[in-house]
Amino acid sequence: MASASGCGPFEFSSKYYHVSQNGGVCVRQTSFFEGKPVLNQGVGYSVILGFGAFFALFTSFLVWLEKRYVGSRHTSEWFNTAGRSVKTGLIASVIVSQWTWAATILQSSNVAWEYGVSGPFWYASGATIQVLLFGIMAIEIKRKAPHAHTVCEIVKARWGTSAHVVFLFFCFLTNIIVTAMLLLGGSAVVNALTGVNLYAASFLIPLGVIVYTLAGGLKATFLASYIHSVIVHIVLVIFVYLVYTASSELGSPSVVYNRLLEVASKSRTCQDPISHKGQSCGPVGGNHQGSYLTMLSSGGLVFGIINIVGNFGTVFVDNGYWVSAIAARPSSTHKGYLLGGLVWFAVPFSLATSLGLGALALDLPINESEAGRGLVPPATAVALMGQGGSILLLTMLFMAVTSAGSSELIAVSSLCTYDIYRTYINPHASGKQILKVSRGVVLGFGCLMGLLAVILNMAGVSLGWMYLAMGVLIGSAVLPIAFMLLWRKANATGAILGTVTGCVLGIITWLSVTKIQYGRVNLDTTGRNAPMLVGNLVSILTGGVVHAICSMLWPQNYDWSTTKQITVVEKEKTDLPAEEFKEEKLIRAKAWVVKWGIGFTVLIVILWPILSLPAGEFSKGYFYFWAVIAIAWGSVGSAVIIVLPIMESWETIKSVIMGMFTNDRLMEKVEELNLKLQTIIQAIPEAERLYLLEKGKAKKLEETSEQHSSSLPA
Ligand SMILES: NC(N)=O
Repeated sequence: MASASGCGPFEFSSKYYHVSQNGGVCVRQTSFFEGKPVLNQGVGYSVILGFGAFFALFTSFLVWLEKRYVGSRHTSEWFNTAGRSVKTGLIASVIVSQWTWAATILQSSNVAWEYGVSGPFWYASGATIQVLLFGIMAIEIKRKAPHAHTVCEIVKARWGTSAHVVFLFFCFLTNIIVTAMLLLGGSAVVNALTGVNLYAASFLIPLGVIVYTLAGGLKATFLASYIHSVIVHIVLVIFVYLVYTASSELGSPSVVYNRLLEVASKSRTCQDPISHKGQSCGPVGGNHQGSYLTMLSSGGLVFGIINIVGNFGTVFVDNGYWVSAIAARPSSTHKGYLLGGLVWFAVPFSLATSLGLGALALDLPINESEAGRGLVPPATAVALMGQGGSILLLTMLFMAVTSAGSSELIAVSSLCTYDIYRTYINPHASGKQILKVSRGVVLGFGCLMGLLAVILNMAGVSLGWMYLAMGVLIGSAVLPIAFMLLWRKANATGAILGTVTGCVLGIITWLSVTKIQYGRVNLDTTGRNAPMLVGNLVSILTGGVVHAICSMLWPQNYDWSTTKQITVVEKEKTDLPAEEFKEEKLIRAKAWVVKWGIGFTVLIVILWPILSLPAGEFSKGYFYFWAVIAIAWGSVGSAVIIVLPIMESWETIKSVIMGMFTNDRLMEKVEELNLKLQTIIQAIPEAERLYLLEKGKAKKLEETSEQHSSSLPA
């Protein structure tokens, strides 16, 4: 297998090997990046600051346009709930961008590099089902707490102050963990690719996000999220097609397949210096026949279980997903979550099946520490496209980090504003005061984000470690939070006891198993699969079991009357028809999302893996089929998430464009008139009822005349 250049096992990767000067032996590079950035620091700063400034300006401009030409009033309710009327496509795109973390791009490829084809699959399926199932919670919020602003407001209304304090702690912890992971991944990649100082990157990445979130609140983050989603999906499609169709180094599933067989070959020599400990070389431990091309992978499966538990925590206990559900119009909520989940699946699955497997197929000398920091996809992007690849990956990652980061900012801001300020400090706070506090927290937490990343980087915590540990820390709160909206009998004592004991027991088991198995407890040993698996499972199961037992012994028999009484701060005008809020309609929506949410969950975490087990080590045809699914899912998902929000908002876009070309004085008059009418309508509830009645009649008349004219012969 010696290459023509005389060094390295394969011709295609000989550039990563050299002949040593002293002993004349073949030596593999000890790492891919070797501490040398691919781009210069100027590019790094331009991406961070340039994109940051651009999005801050552009998003603030879009929000201004909406205010100016669509007539949105920028109240505290608008800042924190986006008017509760966002449609399916935008909600789906928001979910996709909110759920696309640095880890989604980086860690998914890391597990592809570790376990082969099963890694991306378990990453994607193990983190999609939570979003699909959260659709059920989303519709329950509309039915049982229609005026809530945060998940903790619902906790307090149902279970009182002690539970409120406990869940506030877990929600904040979730936001801190997610934010930390965003910045750990973001700063590591910016540093590796451009040489920008790790700590400077940690502080500078959140800057632009703070500005546009401050300016426009939730709606600004939604608009920015859409643009970020579009960019992430365009880059995703480029990488997927590059690996499987266009690249001169790989370029087809058949080449990738052959290379994956070669690099894992049993006859390959993997001793120092031809390869080093922690680099990919030869058969994979725990995989069927040591192959990368199999779903029979114990490491992949263990990762999958940890992934499922941890991601239940970061969806159900992250106030950001509750805020998005609250912002959605009732008829869009469930569909938005289902569509968002299905489209998101492609991000880790298609991307890591391309860039993660690509790293193996190119035999890149990535080491364990680089992989743990999330540097597998940048390495492949650089190997395939040079500087262009690194710029594309940097852009994609920056989009992911900033849009998920802005959602975390809003999540923390609404918790501080409604659950601390309005609940315990100033219960009669006016809209203006709420708005001021919301903005203050966005600024404060935005600055803290950077500090947090610096501390974690100094402590040596990696993205991969944090990703596996998150379920141990927050998993115990998942089932109690779900029971809160789904189970009448669920009581407060059980919720508190389950959540706290689950977390404590989870941590104790995690550290004990580490000590027993490896003899010492440090960042390396605690980050291994076995202790993480046990800790994650103990945490989530204890939380649920303790809560369930307490609730069966002392049922609360709750009717959701107090959660329905949560009040808004400022009454918003709404264009939504009363039909949207009807109980029968919401119950039908719930039945729909239960059916499809559970159906897809069974399909992607049970049926799909079971059906792929008999394949053993994939044949070339089977791998072809697998790659085609990855390409198709990535392409269709991208098309949907780019086009649907535009189609749905076409009327608004049209009125903004019309407005921009209409006389400014006229617009001012119309605005003034609009304000007067709104004031009258708010003062006389009867007027609003009559207005909606007239509007309904006019709409019906319009529909009838349209039907009439379309039935006329041309
Ligand atoms: N959002 C995740 N788990 O990538």
